[in-house]
Amino acid sequence: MENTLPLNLCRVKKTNLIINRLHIFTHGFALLALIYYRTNFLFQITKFRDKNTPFLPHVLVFLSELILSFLWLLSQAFQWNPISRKVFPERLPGNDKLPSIDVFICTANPIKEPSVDVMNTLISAMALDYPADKLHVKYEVKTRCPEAYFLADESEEGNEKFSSTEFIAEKKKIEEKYEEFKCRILKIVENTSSFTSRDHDPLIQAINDENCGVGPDETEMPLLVYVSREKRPFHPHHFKAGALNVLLRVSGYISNSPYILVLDCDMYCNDPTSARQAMCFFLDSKISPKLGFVQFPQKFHNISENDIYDSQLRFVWPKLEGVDGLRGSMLAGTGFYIKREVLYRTSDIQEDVDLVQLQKSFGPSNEFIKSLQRNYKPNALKDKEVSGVLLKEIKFLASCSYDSNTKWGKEVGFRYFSVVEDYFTGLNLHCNGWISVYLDPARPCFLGSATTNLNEIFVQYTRWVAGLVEVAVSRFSPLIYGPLRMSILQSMCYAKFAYDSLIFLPIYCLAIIPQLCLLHGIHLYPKVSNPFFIVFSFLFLSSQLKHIQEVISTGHSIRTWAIEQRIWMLRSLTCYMYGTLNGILEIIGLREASFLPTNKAVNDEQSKLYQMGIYDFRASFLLLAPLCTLYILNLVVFIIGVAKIFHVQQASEMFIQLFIPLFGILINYPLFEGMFLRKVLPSQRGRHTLLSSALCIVILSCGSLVLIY
Ligand SMILES: O=c1ccn([C@@H]2O[C@H](COP(=O)(O)OP(=O)(O)O[C@H]3O[C@H](CO)[C@@H](O)[C@H](O)[C@H]3O)[C@@H](O)[C@H]2O)c(=O)[nH]1
Ligand SMILES: [Mn+2]
Repeated sequence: MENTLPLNLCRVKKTNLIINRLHIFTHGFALLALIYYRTNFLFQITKFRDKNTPFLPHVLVFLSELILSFLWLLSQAFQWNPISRKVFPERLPGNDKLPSIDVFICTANPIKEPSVDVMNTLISAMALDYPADKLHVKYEVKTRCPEAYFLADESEEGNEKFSSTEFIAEKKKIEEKYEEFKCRILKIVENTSSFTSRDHDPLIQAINDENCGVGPDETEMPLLVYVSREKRPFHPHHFKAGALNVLLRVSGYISNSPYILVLDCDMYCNDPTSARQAMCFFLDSKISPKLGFVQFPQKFHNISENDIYDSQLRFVWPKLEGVDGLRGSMLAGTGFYIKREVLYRTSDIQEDVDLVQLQKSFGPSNEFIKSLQRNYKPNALKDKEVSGVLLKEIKFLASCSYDSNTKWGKEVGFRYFSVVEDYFTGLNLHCNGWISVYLDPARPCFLGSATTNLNEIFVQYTRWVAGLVEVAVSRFSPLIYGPLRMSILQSMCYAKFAYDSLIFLPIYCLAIIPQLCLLHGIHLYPKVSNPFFIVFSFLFLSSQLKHIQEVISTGHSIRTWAIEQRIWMLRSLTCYMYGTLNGILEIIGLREASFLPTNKAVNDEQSKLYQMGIYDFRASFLLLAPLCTLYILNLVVFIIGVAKIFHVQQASEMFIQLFIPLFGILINYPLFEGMFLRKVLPSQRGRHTLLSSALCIVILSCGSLVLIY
């Protein structure tokens, strides 16, 4: 009898759906009321030429509210149809029926990305349980990344096998070998000075060819090929997308598996069954053949209990799950299985197309073009040996000029247009009609290392924002390019990421304008007895409660809410602003796009502080200046404001304007501690606090001039 049990299930999260839609309608209605109130008010002051009410602050605050409303509206697309998925890998057909998979791991910089860690990622990928007979692993150990495995206590899994003396002895033996292996790698890295050189020939090496294709005790090992592409100083290498495209070509020629797993070098496989889980979608005949990729969330192994910098990016992953309820998750750069043909657009190629045409798209290698044919059987490495001819072809495919004047990076492979190649490639794939799936199993399939210090977070986030801004203002703007090619809701999701950086405008505005007005006795919000006061209070409460609901429903506590609010403000004031600036400079050609990899080398002192939940403000002044300046400004204004109110009794008119600085001060309390109270980590503190106070005085005096209008 044919097996009719489903390979996967998709469930609508009903409670979330009801809560989300209720929120959309009530909050949306309140926003309309706010817009009515503001337009009406502005209309009144223009009509009656009210000289006592300044125009500018009202307009600025209104514009801020409009931007916030616009972004809120975009983000509701993620909330529209929340779903979750489940897979049943045990129902997959036998191993002989499973398609093969190529695994790509990128690494760029051996100082920031220590080779030992890359090896860990690599070993964990080679130990994937796919198909089981490819790698025989005793004891069903789940954690197959050596570093994580030796750190963790497998006996915690409650399995007697793990406490047997035989197992422990074996584990110890392997651990010793692993330590030896680590030392050897460190030595090699030390002795190789030209590792990061930007000027070198391609280098290809099949690590386990005929001599070492079989491991000790006759275990067959997956084929492992090391590819270092050619790099030249004045030749654009297109960062990670460029690296992935070289791997696509080389693997197409050598093994040509129909599926590909992409991993960052800092992300190891935590569950060896991920490939089987992904196959539950690809091999499901009920799912459209347009299924292009299966994305797993990025989870991290180095997140502390409090996660004071929101390094886990909790708010991102529910978004990917949300858009999965529309037509599929976005691409997140790592931890995804993708069909090879998706990246080639081969289905668009006509049967009778001639070779010259194909070369224009795919580059000059005829051997590679042969691999595009459906029935192509790669004969390279059939006898697991790298012959001279073969090597020559691979080097050609890995040369730096191979993809010039072809469609690589534009319509073929990972796209080059933006440094957020994952987001941009995903956008293109969805616009080409592919769909995708998001799977978030209880045991994370992949674990990466998160950035856990302020400077790193700043650099990383600013890079993302710059990349997104480039897309936002280009012809690929999801609001224009999207709706013609995919659904409106899906376009809104992509647009939310692209335009999110706009948030820095309203945040700056709301951290300065109401405060200055408070000092000058100008009231910008309805007083407590005005019915519209309820509208403003409702909007604030509704957005905070929704945030709290999301935090709690993803298994976190109220403290996570406070931290996320804090870090969100911090990112808005710095990363979003600098990122937007960088993006714009790149577009007008005053700055070159760059992809500075994050630093994965562990700094013991910093990571200890993070684990203890202590903010480390030893970051660049560029990052701290906006935060400190605005904190001091809000603090000063709040104190003066309270004193003034008792004096002139304006409490009712000024309630909201007092509340805004108060909220900012409380949420960002650690900044206060860092500037004024803390005894440890004082480096540079005095200088930064002083400079920020000076900046604050400048804002206060210039602001007063502006307010006259
Ligand atoms: O010129 C480069 C720069 C980076 N990388 C590799 O790209 C990966 C990601 O780099 P990382 O420094 O870890 O950046 P993150 O900001 O942490 O990466 C996130 O953001 C990237 C850009 O959006 C995505 O590609 C990643 O998958 C996603 O994890 C690493 O394996 C790097 O070795 C390259 O291959 N070439
Ligand atoms: Mn990373």
